[in-house]
Amino acid sequence: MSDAKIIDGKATALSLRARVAEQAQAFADAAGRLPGLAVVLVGEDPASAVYVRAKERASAEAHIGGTVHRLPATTTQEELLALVRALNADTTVDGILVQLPLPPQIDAHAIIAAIDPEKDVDGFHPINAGRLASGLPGFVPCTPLGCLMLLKDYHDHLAGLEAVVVGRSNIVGKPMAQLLLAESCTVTIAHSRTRDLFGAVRRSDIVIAAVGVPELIRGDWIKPGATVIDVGINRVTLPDGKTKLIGDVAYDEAIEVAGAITPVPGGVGPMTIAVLLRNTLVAAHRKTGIALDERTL
Ligand SMILES: Nc1nc2c(c(=O)[nH]1)N[C@@H](CN(C=O)c1ccc(C(=O)N[C@@H](CCC(=O)O)C(=O)O)cc1)CN2
Repeated sequence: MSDAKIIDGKATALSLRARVAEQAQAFADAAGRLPGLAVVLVGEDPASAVYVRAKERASAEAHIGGTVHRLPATTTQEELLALVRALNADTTVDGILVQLPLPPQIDAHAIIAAIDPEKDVDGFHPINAGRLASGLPGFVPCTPLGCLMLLKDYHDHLAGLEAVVVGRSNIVGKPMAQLLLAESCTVTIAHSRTRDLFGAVRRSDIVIAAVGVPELIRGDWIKPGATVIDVGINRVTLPDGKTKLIGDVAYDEAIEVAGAITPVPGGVGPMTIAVLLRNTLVAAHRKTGIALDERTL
């Protein structure tokens, strides 16, 4: 029988969404309009379509206005750039999000670089990445900021702890490492070429798994009492043909060793959307100059 705490991302996300809803209503009362989020979906990737619908629903519930722009899979880079430029110029749009992945004919880096950094609620623009690395205010990518919020719910102090981030993507791994460094953790970034992945995980008080390999990290890799945040969302097919979501960590093994662990689903995933709403509200306040105490979110 395990003593590990199961970190309930769904509950934390709901509570953040409620705080955003309250503040978004106050913003609307002051500004005469709702905070505005433009979401752009290109193509028919089924998972992306699900995530965008969830963002649409969550926005409406949190008094965040805006539009979803659904474009065909054949959209050219120039057409998408033209839409991004139009959204940059639209004064009712506070936040812009282009859902990833994009179809192969489109260079995602070029699209992200075209988004106005002050509307970049995904925090992917190189200017926001640079601000994060330099300790300056900007926008922080939603998934890593959500992970940090879950960690802070569980730890009063992160300073001095050993943390490993398994995965080095621009969306999760790199910004996550920067956030942990800013909290004075000792951070290792591990990846597919890391020679002693087991050793890096085994010595860590905090494990962030964001590598996209189902159950790569086994229970006996985890330091007893460590906090495990599993960002992996891998859909696997079971022998009976049904599908199931599993993380990058072997949950049933790790829960026997960890001090706290996020489940998949219901852990990090719901935080991604809640933080997107938070970032949009923050963007609306920064743009209009209407005061907001961001620490209350
Ligand atoms: N422009 C962006 N594209 C993508 C991002 C992003 O932050 N910005 N992140 C991911 C997808 N994503 C949001 O866009 C996302 C992923 C997962 C979840 C979530 O709630 N997952 C649930 C399970 C849902 C399911 O059943 O499939 C969970 O983990 O509990 C929300 C948002 C890539 N693209």
